[in-house]
Amino acid sequence: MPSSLQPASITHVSLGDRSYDIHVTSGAAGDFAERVTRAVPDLTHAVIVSDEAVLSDWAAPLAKDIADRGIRVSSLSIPSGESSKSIAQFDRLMQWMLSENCDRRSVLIAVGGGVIGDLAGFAAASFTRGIRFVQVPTTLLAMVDSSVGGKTGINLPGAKNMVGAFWQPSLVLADTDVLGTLPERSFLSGLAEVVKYGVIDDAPFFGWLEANATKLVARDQDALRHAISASCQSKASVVGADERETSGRRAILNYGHTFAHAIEATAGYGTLLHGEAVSIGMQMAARLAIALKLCDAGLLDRQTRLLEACQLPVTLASADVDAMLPVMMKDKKVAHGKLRFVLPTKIGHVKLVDEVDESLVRDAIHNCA
Ligand SMILES: NC(=O)c1ccc[n+]([C@@H]2O[C@H](COP(=O)([O-])OP(=O)(O)OC[C@H]3O[C@@H](n4cnc5c(N)ncnc54)[C@H](O)[C@@H]3O)[C@@H](O)[C@H]2O)c1
Ligand SMILES: O=C(O)C(=O)C[C@@H](O)[C@H](O)[C@H](O)COP(=O)(O)O
Ligand SMILES: [Zn+2]
Repeated sequence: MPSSLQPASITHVSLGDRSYDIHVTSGAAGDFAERVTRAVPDLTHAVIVSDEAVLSDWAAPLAKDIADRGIRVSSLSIPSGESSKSIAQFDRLMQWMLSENCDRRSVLIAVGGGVIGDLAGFAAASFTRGIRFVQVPTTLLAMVDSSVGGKTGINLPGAKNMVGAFWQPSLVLADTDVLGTLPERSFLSGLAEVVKYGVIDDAPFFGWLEANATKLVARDQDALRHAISASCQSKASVVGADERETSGRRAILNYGHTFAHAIEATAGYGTLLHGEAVSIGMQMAARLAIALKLCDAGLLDRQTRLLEACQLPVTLASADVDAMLPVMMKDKKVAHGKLRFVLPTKIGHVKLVDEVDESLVRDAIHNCA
């Protein structure tokens, strides 16, 4: 049942002519077509690319609402799961868009989690060298992170997100009702990226999360809207300051990810969900920070308690350090052949650190096993 209609909170991502709004609502999914046509007034061809798991509940109703406005709609659903962030699915999507006679004025609408947003966003960035796109995130992770900021792309077997583009959406529509159909494990996985914002950027939000983790796990709508809005505000401000991760500011969003991406690639994509790997990766990063005397053990204690309250994993059952290290060297933050880590100094603050002894990295991984 949809919850009662709430006023939308709108966060603006300020990027000059690539600026856009993020709408965070409850009970407004029936209004998405109207919001899309307001943001993209010259819409004549909507290209809806959805996760097959959200086709009937969320993508098909949106397609109908758009078609009812006399707009041509093409729809394609993609198999669920991380393995769809692949060259094979990208190829299939490009060929299909060509067969649907998409052109430069077509607007792609990605309806799904981070997998669909990243894959379809990269298709939007690539087809005819770039068409407009709208993100309709259907997972918590996508609402708080992947739909915002314009990182799009696909995986190579040995490295996450290795092929892609920075390509900003024209609009992001996140409605908490859509999370009603999301399986528990995927929902909890999204909380890892929410905790990330507290550690890297927003100490008061971290405190709020400590006090409200139980409500979030129970999917309390008010708590969810607050967590999604606060996360999007953090991300919007970081991305507005460093859109393409050139100054180093945007790299803070990669907290825990040097470890997480290596965990995902070595365990096999999809074995651990991205948020689960990020949860463990943040634990490894915090342990590394303690070893480097950048922060005290109290930070790790608070982070561990919060992640556990969010029912996220904080240890890795079988850590293959020898397999992980070469994958970590493919991290996109590697500069001049050297790893760079995002490490916490206190709750709400992180810094970029290079020149880290390999033995300390190994210890940080082992100590989370
Ligand atoms: N671009 C970015 O900035 C960014 C940020 C964070 C993560 N990511 C990427 O996002 C991906 C993870 O995204 P995710 O956690 O959303 O996973 P996902 O897209 O795989 O979705 C998780 C699962 O939930 C299902 N699903 C999605 N929405 C549903 C709904 N409303 N109801 C029922 N089922 C639903 C999907 O079919 C899938 O099985 C990773 O590839 C990660 O690298 C990208
Ligand atoms: O938006 C960003 O910047 C991030 O780093 C957000 C991350 O949560 C996300 O997983 C991102 O896809 C990682 O990017 P990558 O550049 O390390 O592949
Ligand atoms: Zn992430």
